[in-house]
Amino acid sequence: MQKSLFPQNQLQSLPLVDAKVQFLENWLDSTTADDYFDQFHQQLDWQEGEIKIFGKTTKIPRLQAWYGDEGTDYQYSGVTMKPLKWTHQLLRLKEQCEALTGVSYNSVLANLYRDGSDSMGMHSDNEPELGLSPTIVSVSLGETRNFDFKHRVSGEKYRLPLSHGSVLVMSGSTQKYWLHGIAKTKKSQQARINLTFRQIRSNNQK
Ligand SMILES: O=C(O)CCC(=O)C(=O)O
Ligand SMILES: [Fe+2]
Repeated sequence: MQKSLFPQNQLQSLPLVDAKVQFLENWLDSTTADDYFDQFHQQLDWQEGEIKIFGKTTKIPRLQAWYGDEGTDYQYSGVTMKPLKWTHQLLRLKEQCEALTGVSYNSVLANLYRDGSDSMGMHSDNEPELGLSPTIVSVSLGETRNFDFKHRVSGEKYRLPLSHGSVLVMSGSTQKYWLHGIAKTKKSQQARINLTFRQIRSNNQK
């Protein structure tokens, strides 16, 4: 049989200028993805986070949990998140991400979108503790939601549906030139979990 030009077991590059974005749709088989979804849904310490905008505190439209090595505190829209200790399954998934990308991670931000009315506004993961060109691995579980990119200068847009068991890797200058986010939708009623593995630099590495 002829070998496919686009093998479905390898990361594929997306056609975004000024960026390095790679994607693999069925990275986790459906049983593994189902198990991860159930475990994370039940076991992670989901919190209704708050952000401060112009001194005013508002609830964010999703639940979040932050896990990582000691010292990987994360500043996010005026709020400092202290990492919880890795669970067994989060560590296993982290190792799978490290094997896939050849990069190591010391923390993960978990997001739970309870239904289509939960969302994440357009942003870049450009906090100083991530360094200048971070590699961020994003694993999606549960309901498919659209991931939107928007170029900061040209305004160019790109939309990618992130399905159960898929993985997206952003690296190079992606965070410098592109915003990304998850819009609200009336189409999704089911929950989605997203895990973004990151490498946080401690103060003495900055
Ligand atoms: O839910 C997603 O796919 C996006 C998550 C994200 O952008 C973030 O955690 O910074
Ligand atoms: Fe992000």
